[in-house]
Amino acid sequence: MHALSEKSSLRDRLVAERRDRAPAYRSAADAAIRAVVRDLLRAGRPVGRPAVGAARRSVAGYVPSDGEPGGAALPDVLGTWGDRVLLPVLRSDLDLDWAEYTGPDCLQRARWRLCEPDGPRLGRGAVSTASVLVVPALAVDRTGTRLGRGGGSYDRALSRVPRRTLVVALLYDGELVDDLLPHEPHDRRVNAVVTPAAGFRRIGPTAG
Ligand SMILES: Nc1nc2c(c(=O)[nH]1)N(C=O)[C@@H](CNc1ccc(C(=O)N[C@@H](CCC(=O)O)C(=O)O)cc1)CN2
Ligand SMILES: Nc1ncnc2c1ncn2[C@@H]1O[C@H](COP(=O)(O)OP(=O)(O)OP(=O)(O)O)[C@@H](O)[C@H]1O
Repeated sequence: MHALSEKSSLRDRLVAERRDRAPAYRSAADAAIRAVVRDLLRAGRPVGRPAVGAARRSVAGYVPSDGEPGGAALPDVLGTWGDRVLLPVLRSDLDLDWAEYTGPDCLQRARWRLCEPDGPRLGRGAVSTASVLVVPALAVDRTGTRLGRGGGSYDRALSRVPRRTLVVALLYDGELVDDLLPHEPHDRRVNAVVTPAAGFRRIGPTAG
């Protein structure tokens, strides 16, 4: 099958599977994921020092919606570390701008049931100052290929961060898949995942 239609049928299946997960699984899994993320940031490694050129430690995250792993409290957990949490603001061309998370009150409803911060837009390049990126994904394979919502938003955002930056996708159990996902030249890999059962795992060529 062509990569594009293969991706879209996989996407449909994975979204449906998320929808079918029991509320009790979701809330326990979200709490487990947040605990792993909190410990990862607190330990400081492999997150390391502020990104080169960054005056402050900043982490880029997202606001889970539509049954995405992590739950609504994820930005607050990211805020327990460092000085600045960046959240994506979807542009009309589906590229990502970024704005700072300053607390639950800064979030407003946006397109496609997204929640976005209402503060000043910092520009597409702001993500390059982040020491760690916590990214959404529908699935990831063992090479780090990520399947997202289909806008190519994170492919573009990830092309602006140094390759050594920790890029960690949050997944439910079963979404770190054995079969290789379709990979196109523009697809940018993640180098770690968090799942409720296995916790933090490095993947791809930097694993070990
Ligand atoms: N929580 C969260 N925030 C995020 C993302 C994400 O995956 N999750 N993104 C990751 O890139 C960006 C937003 N991209 C998105 C792309 C598509 C849809 C979406 O719901 N699409 C509809 C179909 C839209 C249409 O009618 O064309 C759908 O999937 O049903 C949502 C977000 C930035 N913010
Ligand atoms: N660097 C880029 N510049 C412009 N368009 C891009 C770029 N990267 C990907 N795209 C476009 O985005 C579309 C969707 O890409 P893809 O299916 O890989 O999205 P995704 O990674 O699943 O979604 P997302 O990152 O938004 O969660 C493709 O049509 C692709 O051409």
